[in-house]
Amino acid sequence: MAALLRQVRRSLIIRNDLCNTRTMTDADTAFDYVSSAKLPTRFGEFRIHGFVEEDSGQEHVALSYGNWTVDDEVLIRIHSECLTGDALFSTRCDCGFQLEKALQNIVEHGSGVLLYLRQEGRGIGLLNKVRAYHLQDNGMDTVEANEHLGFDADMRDYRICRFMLETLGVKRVSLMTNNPRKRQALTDLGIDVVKRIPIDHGVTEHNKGYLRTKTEKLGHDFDPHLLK
Ligand SMILES: Nc1nc2c(ncn2[C@@H]2O[C@H](COP(=O)(O)OP(=O)(O)OP(=O)(O)O)[C@@H](O)[C@H]2O)c(=O)[nH]1
Repeated sequence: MAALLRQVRRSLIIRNDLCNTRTMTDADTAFDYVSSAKLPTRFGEFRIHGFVEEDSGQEHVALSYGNWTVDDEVLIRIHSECLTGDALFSTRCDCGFQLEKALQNIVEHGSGVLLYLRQEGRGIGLLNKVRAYHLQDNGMDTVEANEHLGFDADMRDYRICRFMLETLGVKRVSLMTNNPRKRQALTDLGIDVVKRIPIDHGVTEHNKGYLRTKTEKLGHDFDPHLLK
């Protein structure tokens, strides 16, 4: 029933906007580009682009700012959804701070793209993240909590990034991240990551432990002086 509803919802979306659709199929997943629109923000006026994974119905968005040609190196951020940090002002993590900083950087630079991937909680989902937070309140770190719940430390899948970037005419990127796995994932997808730009922004007393664990167990590049 849920699958049928997803199918109906998707066909309605596509029918509303036929002229803008574009599809790509990789080995086991098909992606669609649905539509785009203006998105004025506190930082400047972006365009928002909607994408969907056909099988799961999972929706993602990209924000683009300014212009480039296909050979240009484009400033990008790939940001995984964090409802608590991005929308609810949580200081348990650095996500909301990084999101703001990335949008500011793009506007200051004059052009760029933010891919906002709906992979809440490093792919475990919102309520499992709340379960993981509960375990962390009782002494586990972010990796131990995921594993205690039966998940890998990081369950994210970046395959849709290639389709999103191709759709937006981006082949060469400078990537704002502290996470070497993101850089590797993009390289494995055939995207030319010309350079990495650190985004170690938003350290608070509440998230230092979380960031230390990411550095020690997940391999993040973070200036150790900021975490003292
Ligand atoms: N499972 C879990 N997920 C968390 C926790 N805190 C934050 N997250 C999620 O971690 C993800 C962070 O995403 P990003 O900021 O894009 O990625 P990152 O791996 O930190 O890499 P960079 O920020 O690019 O350096 C989001 O999906 C958050 O919801 C936590 O304690 N447990």
